Amino acid sequence: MNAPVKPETAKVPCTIVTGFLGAGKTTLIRNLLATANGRRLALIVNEFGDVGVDGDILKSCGIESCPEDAIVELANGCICCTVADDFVPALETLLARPNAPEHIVIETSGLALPKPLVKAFNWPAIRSRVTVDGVIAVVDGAAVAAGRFADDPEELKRQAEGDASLDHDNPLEEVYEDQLLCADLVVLNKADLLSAGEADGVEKDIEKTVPRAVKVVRTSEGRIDAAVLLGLGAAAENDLEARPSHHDHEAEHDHDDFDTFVVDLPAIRDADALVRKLKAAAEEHDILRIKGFVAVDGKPMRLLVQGVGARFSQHFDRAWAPEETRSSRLVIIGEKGIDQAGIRKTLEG
Ligand SMILES: Nc1nc2c(ncn2[C@@H]2O[C@H](COP(=O)(O)OP(=O)(O)OP(=O)(O)O)[C@@H](O)[C@H]2O)c(=O)[nH]1
Repeated sequence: MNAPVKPETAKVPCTIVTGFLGAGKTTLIRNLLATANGRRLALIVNEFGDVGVDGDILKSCGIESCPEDAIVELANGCICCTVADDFVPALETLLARPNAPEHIVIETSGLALPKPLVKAFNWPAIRSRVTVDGVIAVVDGAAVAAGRFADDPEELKRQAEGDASLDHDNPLEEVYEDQLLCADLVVLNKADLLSAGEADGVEKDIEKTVPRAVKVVRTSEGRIDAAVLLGLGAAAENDLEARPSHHDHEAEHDHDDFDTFVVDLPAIRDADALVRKLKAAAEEHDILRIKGFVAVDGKPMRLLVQGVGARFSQHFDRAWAPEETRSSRLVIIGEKGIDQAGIRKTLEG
């Protein structure tokens, strides 16, 4: 008689949350934490620049089943390019925690390509211990409806006329499409900013981009229950061929199409005046994303300021800790060549 087969130790499921800059990934994850029903979660949060805003927002959630020390921030580069140095060690650290997580959620930077990250799950060091439960792509419905990711018709026309020097793709569109093409579930977010007809149009756009059948769920403020988001059972690392990418034929890719920089400001007197200035700068310089914490004179709380394109929101998220320096720090992301000096001048003036 054969000896009974020892059951393989169950792999820890990991959910990758992708989506372009400002689509609503952090908002969705906050909701997910709130509806996880005590399931022990851990988070890996990656940001493109070297200033972590999202990790800080999530740490301030104070959810018991996802304590602060189960949140790892990878803020020194894009997760898809720093797999060996950052991602695999971060995953190993989380798996080694005394109270090992039951599920790991990974928020990628808005500029990250998810496919290299899914591929990383085949690395020998982690392959037997973790699996990609699913890739969730969060879509900024308002940005898609406004044609943010559409090809520039003028440029397409010039390409068609055979000017080889213009033979490149629209970088925004490439990143957006790569994220959709890798998804097991698409969350069409910011439905509050769309009419029903516009939302239908965005959904058609998504279906056109993704050749295989992928479920699209509409929502606002990322309000989707953890029970829907977790447990997709996709094992995406075994299914890479079904997830085409614009970068499939490149040995390496880079993020040279985008610039990220930080603007430091002193404490401000008037938050509304600052937001007016930010809005003006975002419109004038076609800024893709602004986010950061701001110190306001006389206020014990820090102000979280967020801008996606020219749409801004702000709220006081928590009190400044006694050991923190009360200062204002904003991360700004735009396409390559964005006028950093001009933006600084507008904001500092
Ligand atoms: N109107 C509206 N705003 C939203 C919605 N979801 C998120 N936002 C806002 O959009 C901004 C960006 O949301 P985040 O959750 O930080 O987006 P993100 O994808 O994590 O951003 P990055 O990590 O910088 O790429 C914030 O100001 C949110 O409050 C929504 O459904 N409707």
